[in-house]
Amino acid sequence: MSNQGYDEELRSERQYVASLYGRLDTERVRVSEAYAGALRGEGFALSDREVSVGAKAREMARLKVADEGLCFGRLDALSGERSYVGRIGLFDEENDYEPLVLDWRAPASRAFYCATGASPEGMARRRQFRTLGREVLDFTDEVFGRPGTAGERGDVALLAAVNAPRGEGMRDIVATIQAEQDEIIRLDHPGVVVVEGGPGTGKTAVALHRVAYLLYTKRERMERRGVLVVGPSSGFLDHIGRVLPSLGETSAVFATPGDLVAGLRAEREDPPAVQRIKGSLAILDVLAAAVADRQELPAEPESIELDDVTVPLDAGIAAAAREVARESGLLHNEAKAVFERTVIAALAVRAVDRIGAGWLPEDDRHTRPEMLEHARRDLEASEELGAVLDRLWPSLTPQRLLADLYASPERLQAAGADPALFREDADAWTVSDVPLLDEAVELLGRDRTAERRAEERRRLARKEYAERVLEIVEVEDDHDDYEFALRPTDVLMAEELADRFAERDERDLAERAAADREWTYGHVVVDEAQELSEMDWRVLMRRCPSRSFTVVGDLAQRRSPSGARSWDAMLSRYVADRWVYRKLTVNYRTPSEIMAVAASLLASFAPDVVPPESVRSCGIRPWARRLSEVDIEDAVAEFVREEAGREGTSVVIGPPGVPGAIAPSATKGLEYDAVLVVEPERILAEGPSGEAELYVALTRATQRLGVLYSGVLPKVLRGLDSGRRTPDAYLHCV
Ligand SMILES: Nc1ncnc2c1ncn2[C@@H]1O[C@H](COP(=O)(O)OP(=O)(O)OP(=O)(O)O)[C@@H](O)[C@H]1O
Repeated sequence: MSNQGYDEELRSERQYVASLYGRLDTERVRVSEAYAGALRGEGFALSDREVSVGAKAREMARLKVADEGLCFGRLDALSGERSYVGRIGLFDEENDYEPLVLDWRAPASRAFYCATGASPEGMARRRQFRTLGREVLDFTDEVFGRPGTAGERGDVALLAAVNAPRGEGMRDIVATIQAEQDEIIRLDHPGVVVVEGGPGTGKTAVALHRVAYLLYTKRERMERRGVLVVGPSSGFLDHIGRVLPSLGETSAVFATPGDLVAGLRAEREDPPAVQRIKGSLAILDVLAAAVADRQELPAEPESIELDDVTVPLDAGIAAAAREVARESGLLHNEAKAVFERTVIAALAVRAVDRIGAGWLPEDDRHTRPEMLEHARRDLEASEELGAVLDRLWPSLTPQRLLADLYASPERLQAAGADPALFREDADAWTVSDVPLLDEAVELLGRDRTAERRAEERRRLARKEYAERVLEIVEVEDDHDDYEFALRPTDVLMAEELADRFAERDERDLAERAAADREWTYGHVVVDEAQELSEMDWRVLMRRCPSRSFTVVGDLAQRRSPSGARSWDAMLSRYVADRWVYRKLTVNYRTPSEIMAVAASLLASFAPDVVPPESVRSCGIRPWARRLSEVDIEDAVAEFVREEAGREGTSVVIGPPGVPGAIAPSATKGLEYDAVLVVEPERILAEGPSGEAELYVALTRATQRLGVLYSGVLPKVLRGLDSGRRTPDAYLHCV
């Protein structure tokens, strides 16, 4: 295309995109008016009004996400048809609802991401816009079907996106999703999809866009049940937290494996050996035995004093009652009533036998039943007996079961548990206790106390609901671009609506799901899934009986001793062979200069794993410097100072004891423009997963990597530039 031709095209594209924003603005005014009208109840029967308000509020949110980057490209079919692709779909109401711009998730948008020279999918051209705010800055074209265009996409927009300095949190990638990623995002598989790929291959990004896609295509089911996204740490969840809202989706609940039991937030970690024990399915036998061990027999007969007689509760009576209770098939807490009833019945017989000894015939049909009934009532009322029964068959919460077990070497031994599970602060819960607590609910039965607490939380939530409605109204009022302001009468309506919603349990999805242990999700995303233990998987499978999962991870980055060694070993128990596996191979984060260093480390501990190929190089060699320990401290401070003056993000990663450094595990799934790794040989020496930890640390950088060490540089890092670092070394990639 000549320069003049390009300029004319650019002008026309700018006009078109400007007209789309015009359409968007009109639409927003229309919807906001309809929203206010629905709040006032215009044109609706009262019963339909809240449905309408909800729908309008959702539509307003949908239109809001397209404030910037509404349209990012155009697709020209061989047939001559043109489609614009963007963040949301808009239609021309005056022209038979012709699409003006297609939602990126619509089937017709697929070719925008997938067409290549080799497989053009009936397309002649893909045009990608570079935009700033509402403006199209320029565009690039890929023309299919010409000689020499059959290779990979020459993607200027992609390179601009991956080169851009990182800000706070992850961004969505709708404008530049790559073909191998798109295939996974749209994969129509109802069961478990495992996505594996090296660091930076976009696993997290793909999983989140798949959620947005599923919410678009299966909206009803997904919105009602919600989607659970499980990630390794709260820092990671903060990092990814904005992606779905930027795509207009809010029906996701985010949790770490330590948050999966309601009312608990476990962050501590057990020592590796203990993690391994608690993560293995063999712990199920220990838990079952620990529960059985709480169904005790009296060592000595307990004397129960009634008004007329004293009866002994001995091991024989307790054993027979225990048998009956166990055979009832009920869970421990529910079977307690059976145990108690059976003991009381036996003691009543014993009491009547004693009182009637010598004068009451065994076959008496009149006095004996009356006396039995009398004795039963006395026994039921006996506090002394109640205390004994509570000791023999206590009502247990999961927390009490586990804390009592951990605190007692005797109980551990009786349950066949490893003595390593003993701990002094028995109820200082760790992340690996969470699946055990969850499992304990299955063994003990429902915990009525937690249910009562949840009901109280619900009541408070209802109370706050009306206030929240008012807040929303105020926020919308602040919006100066559009006429969202509501009149006082609308506010009154909003309050009335709040009351009505309260009756129908309108807590937001996250709250409802968190308060209800039996909540099941429409879909579950598991990130850094290689870290999850066999026991973690049991919890997640319970949360999603439909087994609709997107599981993303990288076995080579596994750090947890109880994590996955193979996907099949973790999954086949639940879904047999009905899970599919996809691989991502291109690294969008780490430039090739840094990836080369990480790849030589990878080859040393996982020689069979092919490292991902970087999508770009940046011309800056990662470096290493040897310094004394004292000088390292100064160099770290200097790094922090220098980076603070640059655009983008940075981090210092090191073993415990390095001032200002965080552990590699805390950076899992995260990324920074500049990374300084300190004392890598000590990271390597940190336990059996040292290599994976260092691999994670080296692959966090999007631009610059430096290494400081005081002892020996690990052999695998010898390729690093050891020359004096020049200021140029800190330039951005270009
Ligand atoms: N198609 C794309 N267009 C633009 N950026 C992309 C694309 N795919 C991935 N990225 C970017 O690459 C970076 C790495 O992505 P992501 O964190 O999803 O990788 P990952 O495979 O989960 O990495 P890790 O295993 O190290 O956690 C992110 O900044 C992401 O936005």
